[in-house]
Amino acid sequence: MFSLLSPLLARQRTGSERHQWAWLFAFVRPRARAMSGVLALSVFASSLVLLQPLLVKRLIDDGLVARSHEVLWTTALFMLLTGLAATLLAGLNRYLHTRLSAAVLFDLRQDLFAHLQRLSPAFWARWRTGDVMSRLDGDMSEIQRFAVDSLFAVLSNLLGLVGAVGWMLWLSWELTLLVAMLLPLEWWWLRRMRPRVADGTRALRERSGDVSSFFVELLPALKFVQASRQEGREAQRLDRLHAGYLSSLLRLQIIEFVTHAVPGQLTAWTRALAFLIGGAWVIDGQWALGSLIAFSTYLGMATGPVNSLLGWYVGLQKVRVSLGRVAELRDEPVTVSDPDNPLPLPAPLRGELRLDGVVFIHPGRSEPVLAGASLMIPAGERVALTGASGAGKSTLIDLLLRHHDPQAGAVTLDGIDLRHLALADLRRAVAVVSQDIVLFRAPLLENIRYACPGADEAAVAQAAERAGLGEWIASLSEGLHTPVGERGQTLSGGQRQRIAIARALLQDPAVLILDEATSAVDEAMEAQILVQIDACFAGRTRIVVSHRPSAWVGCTVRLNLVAGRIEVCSHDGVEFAHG
Ligand SMILES: Nc1ncnc2c1ncn2[C@@H]1O[C@H](COP(=O)(O)OP(=O)(O)OP(=O)(O)O)[C@@H](O)[C@H]1O
Repeated sequence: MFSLLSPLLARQRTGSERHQWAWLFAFVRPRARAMSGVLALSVFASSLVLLQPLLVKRLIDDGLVARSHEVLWTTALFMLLTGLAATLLAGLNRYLHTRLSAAVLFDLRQDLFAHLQRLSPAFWARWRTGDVMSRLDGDMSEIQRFAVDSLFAVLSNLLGLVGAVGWMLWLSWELTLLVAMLLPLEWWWLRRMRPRVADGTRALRERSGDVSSFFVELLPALKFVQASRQEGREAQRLDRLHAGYLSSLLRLQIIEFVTHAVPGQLTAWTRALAFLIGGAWVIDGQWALGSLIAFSTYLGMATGPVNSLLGWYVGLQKVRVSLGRVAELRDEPVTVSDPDNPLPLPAPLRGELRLDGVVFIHPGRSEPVLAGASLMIPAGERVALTGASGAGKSTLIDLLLRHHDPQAGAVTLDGIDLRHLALADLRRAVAVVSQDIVLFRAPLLENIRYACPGADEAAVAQAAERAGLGEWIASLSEGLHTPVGERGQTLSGGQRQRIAIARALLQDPAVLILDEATSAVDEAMEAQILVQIDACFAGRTRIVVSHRPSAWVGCTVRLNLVAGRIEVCSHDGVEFAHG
């Protein structure tokens, strides 16, 4: 079935397009059998529909004109039964087709999502989330419609066309050739219009990405917009985006209308011509009336598939645009991945961290954030990490979790270069509690055990108790099963912080990083949380990133990031080494 279409598609391909089509057909090919089954069903249903005009011809010529009651009754009964069977088969076909079509869409989307899940924060810093969503949704649906729906449409239209043209030729080959003469003209017109359809589609998809990006950025920030009294300005911004979208939409509608109007008109002329000539033959007694009626019905049945096939030829241009947009995401390189043969973590893991001459420059920047930084954090120590805003503290944490790899130098855990460890092992061994705590719309229980889904309820309750959440959870009528609102908006800053600590407790890491984790709470609460953390994570390596000197109390040293290097100071500020 696919080999039928490949010559046509091959002509559309350039080098990178070949990969895009290959990617798409890799999802369709495993379902070839199921698709063939659905297709066979639809062919059978179509052949029942194709019988109808012949039955009408028999009814008129052999029943009415020949005055035969028997032919009249048997033909009418046969028409009724075939009509009923065609309807039932069409229903079944629709159900199976929808199931198949959805399965292909979900597989395509899972594949792209799997790639997105492996991309580094540098990708998300460059791309607008709304734009990515528009590609995951709109473009993916366009591709899926092509991959399954239009593939079926093309094949069943081709079969319908062959059947209808076959009967037309049988009824009158002269008239059939005459009405087919206008087809090359339609083809030539559509070829001319295809690039315009592609441009219009690309512009519309980009404007759709603008609208999605607007909502993705603004909805979580509505509280800030209200406090800044900028609701009017944002409404105007949405108006402008809508106007841009509408103008692209109308432009595409006009292009598509003009593209299809010309073939539509030519088709109407064809029918008129058939009636004119065929009608003259009937008047002159050269042709039976039933034959003219059957011919015109088959002509109607043939023009539908012809228009669909020509429409598909134009639609191909749209799917090329969407495939290209999705390929831009798929072509984003995965900069951090598992090594081929990961080393196992030493057991027991001590949690000694080292940076040896680490150089790191963010993509697109000329200045390095880390310019040959070195440090050694002995296992089990609590150290403070400081530095002016923008000095590179978050970047350093991202390197410890391998969200990025250094361009030079190495980061090691217990003497093993992080690049030699499996990502999952490393990220189980190192936990970060940051200021921005990610909470999902799910019960507390699920939120706490997000990184350890296998933990049972008793273990979660114990971690929550140790993180200081016990009393609060006991006061909730649903306890651990209490739902947390979107992004945890129903919780206080302190409660969110403690949920993050409970998560880290369940994870039981060798290294715990507190990234401004207590900056949202007052100093008294901060001291309380740090005491709790020390009690819970005693003996683990702890890195406290904080501007507040109160958070450095109890740290053996303070590591200060300055100009891409690390100064080692005692926590009262006395510098005693450079890294
Ligand atoms: N994805 C990125 N692409 C380009 N530059 C980046 C990116 N992320 C951070 N930077 C730049 O790297 C430098 C260090 O940023 P980083 O967030 O690590 O600093 P920080 O010390 O954590 O700052 P703060 O204390 O204000 O959070 C800054 O100049 C920042 O602009």
